[in-house]
Amino acid sequence: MKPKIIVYKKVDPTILDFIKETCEVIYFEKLESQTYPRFYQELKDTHGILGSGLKVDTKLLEQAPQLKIVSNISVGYDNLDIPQLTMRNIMATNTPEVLNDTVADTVFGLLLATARRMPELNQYVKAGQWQRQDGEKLYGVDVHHKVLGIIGMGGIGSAIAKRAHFGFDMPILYHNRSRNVEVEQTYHATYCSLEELCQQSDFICLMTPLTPETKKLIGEREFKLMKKTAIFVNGSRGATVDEEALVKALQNRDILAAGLDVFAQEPVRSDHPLLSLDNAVTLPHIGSATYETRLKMAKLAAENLVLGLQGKIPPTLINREVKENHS
Ligand SMILES: NC(=O)C1=CN([C@@H]2O[C@H](COP(=O)(O)OP(=O)(O)OC[C@H]3O[C@@H](n4cnc5c(N)ncnc54)[C@H](O)[C@@H]3O)[C@@H](O)[C@H]2O)C=CC1
Ligand SMILES: O=C(O)C(=O)CO
Repeated sequence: MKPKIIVYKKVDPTILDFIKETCEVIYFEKLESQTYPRFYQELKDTHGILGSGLKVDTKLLEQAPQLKIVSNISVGYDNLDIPQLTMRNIMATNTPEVLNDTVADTVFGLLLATARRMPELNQYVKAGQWQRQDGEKLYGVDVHHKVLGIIGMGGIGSAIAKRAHFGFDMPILYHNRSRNVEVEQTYHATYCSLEELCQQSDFICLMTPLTPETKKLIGEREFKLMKKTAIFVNGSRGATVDEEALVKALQNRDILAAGLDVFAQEPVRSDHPLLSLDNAVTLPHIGSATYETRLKMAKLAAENLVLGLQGKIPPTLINREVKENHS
């Protein structure tokens, strides 16, 4: 009998066909209030789930006694309770690497858009305000040759460093859990403490995963350490930043501006104070959101799921402690 799996996010039909070769598939294009009751009903005898963003915690796992694999279509897995999954011998997988360049492009785009005030000036032109040469009123700040500080020098952080070094002649500082010799050699990045990075960088990109250690990693103290001219860009998870402190720092002009792809609560509330600030550029968590990359992520997630259910080791298994005897 084929194992039963739930896909709870819209994926390309080719991905569904691939999974259907070896699994019985229950498909929800998205989970919402009308679909949750059936989702929980189906979960009871489901062996695998594939999607992104769903909180997989004890409460959910208690409803899924047959579960063998949770395949996330994302690299970040802060939505998964890994210790609980491991304790229950359930594999967890994610989609690293295939999105590095796309997310780095988004982060770099955000950095440029913020420094050169592109969203604001786009509105200015479209509103018919470009009547004469407004000179200094339209000025931004240079990105090239400025010091870039990267917090979290993993797959995406390294792809950002590559763009900064080869494309923009930027000296790079980085802070990470451990030294990354490759980026030091290839992109001339210099390792430093978080404090030094905040004090010395013109642009600061946050690219760590969200973990208990990185929750509110950047708060009042760090914003106060930054230069008044600093631009802060968050491409990781909203909760890695103390948003209240960020609002204050932007309002008090302790830093110049911020570019944000992520928020502590998503979708962000329309009355969130960050949205009313002219020195914050905001995006709706689109770091990896291109057709090509989302397809690659879904393919990798599907391979993880299928191989895991065949008793093999999924290529990007997170909790390697879980034994692969799930055939
Ligand atoms: N905005 C978006 O659409 C996207 C956001 N992300 C976020 O970016 C995160 C990073 O992704 P990758 O680069 O692929 O992960 P990665 O695992 O390759 O790199 C993360 C780096 O952060 C470092 N790190 C972890 N804890 C740290 C700490 N306390 N202090 C300093 N450094 C620390 C690690 O040592 C590692 O080098 C994901 O976990 C996810 O939350 C990822 C993809 C898209
Ligand atoms: O992969 C992730 O972690 C995302 O945030 C979306 O690509």
